[in-house]
Amino acid sequence: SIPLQHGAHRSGNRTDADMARWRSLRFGQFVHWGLYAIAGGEWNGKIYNGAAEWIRSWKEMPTAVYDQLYKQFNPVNYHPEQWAQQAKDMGAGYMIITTKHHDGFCLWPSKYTRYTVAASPYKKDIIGPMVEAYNKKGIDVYLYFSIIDWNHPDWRTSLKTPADSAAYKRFKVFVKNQLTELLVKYPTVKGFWFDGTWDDSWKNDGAFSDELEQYLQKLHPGLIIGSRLRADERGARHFDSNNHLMGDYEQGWERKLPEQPADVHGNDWEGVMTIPENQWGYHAHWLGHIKSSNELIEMLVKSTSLGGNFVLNFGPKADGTFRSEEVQRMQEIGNWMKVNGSAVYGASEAGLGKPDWGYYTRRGDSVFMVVFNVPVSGNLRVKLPAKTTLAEASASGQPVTPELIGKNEYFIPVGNAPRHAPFVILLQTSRAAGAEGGHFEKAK
Ligand SMILES: COc1ccc([C@@H]2N[C@@H](C)[C@@H](O)[C@H]2O)cc1
Repeated sequence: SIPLQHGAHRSGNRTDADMARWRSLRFGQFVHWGLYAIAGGEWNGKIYNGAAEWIRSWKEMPTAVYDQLYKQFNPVNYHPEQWAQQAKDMGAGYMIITTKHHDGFCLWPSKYTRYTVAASPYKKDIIGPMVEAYNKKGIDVYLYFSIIDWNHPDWRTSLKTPADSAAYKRFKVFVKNQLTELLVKYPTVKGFWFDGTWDDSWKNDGAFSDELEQYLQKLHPGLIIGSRLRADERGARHFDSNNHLMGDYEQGWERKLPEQPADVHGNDWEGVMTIPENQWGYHAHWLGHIKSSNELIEMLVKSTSLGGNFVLNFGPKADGTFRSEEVQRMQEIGNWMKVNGSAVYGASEAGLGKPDWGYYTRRGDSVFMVVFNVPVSGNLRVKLPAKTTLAEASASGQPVTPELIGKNEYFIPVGNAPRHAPFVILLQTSRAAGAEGGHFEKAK
């Protein structure tokens, strides 16, 4: 392997309590909120077809105009306790909030730049009350932070001249100051969700990203930081030049999910997903496919079945309210999670492969069959490993009678399970008499 100073410093997953909690929560809420919500994906009667939070880069949007939008930021209908309650009702265990997106506008009154909420008509800190409201509901908070900062005069995408290097040196101090400020002001946050780390300026400075991560960990022990922050000294990102994951979980699954265990190599990972095809910030005109609650529930269960977390994104309007399509999905998903959350919370991959009828998840000896595709036979085929015995099966607490159709192979009748939504069958298993060690190795 290649000797690296700034590659992965750990192989395998973190085993500490903070990471175990992150892993057990399984389901998060992402919130993208900022000046881009004022534009809402349109300007001068034209609709921007890109992602709403990127409208500043649209040729039809004069950057000078965008950079004045802060003078209109005044979310009179922003009620963080209502935001937190609806996230709780959805069943989210953690939330990720954009403290600063690529445009550089800070939702907290940073003392390192004037381009913050303090300069807006709203004046007040947005982040503090949000962290407090979500924590009060028992929801952990993570802070999204964009390294790219289109507003800051010292940001550079690449370093071409000594002046660039001098500016970027100042910029790195600014970044470290803002991150320190966020941890000091909001000490209950559990981690950072970094973005905007693909430009050469950052990619070619693996040493800084490594030192920054270690500095933040020392400042706030237990902090959870994904793989998108760092580059190694050869410019490799997410996985270092020896193909070892950097950071605490693989953070590359954005608007896409792994298909099979081999795609995630046993690493902790998190997928982040939009309800429309590709909008993170508020866009007044959602174009293309809008995912239904059942589609989103399937993505959540699929993620759990592959040992990862699933984070669903919401883009509040400029006034602080959520659009009806988002409120509806929070309620529908929450109703399902209230009944079936046990198949997700604290659960992970079952090691039983991928059945046609849906997904297996598992927590200890409890195996959850989450059914999305009911077979015309009305029988769900289950194959358990040789060393595993099936103690009992139940659906919504009612016993279900499996039919033994072969060695450790069963048909589980679907019976009169509902057809309009996914449902869960619980298999209580135990290790077969005389079997030693784990009894969930891959079913043959
Ligand atoms: C160059 O492609 C992208 C795509 C998405 C992003 C940002 N990551 C998502 C989590 C959103 O914040 C989006 O703006 C940045 C660059």
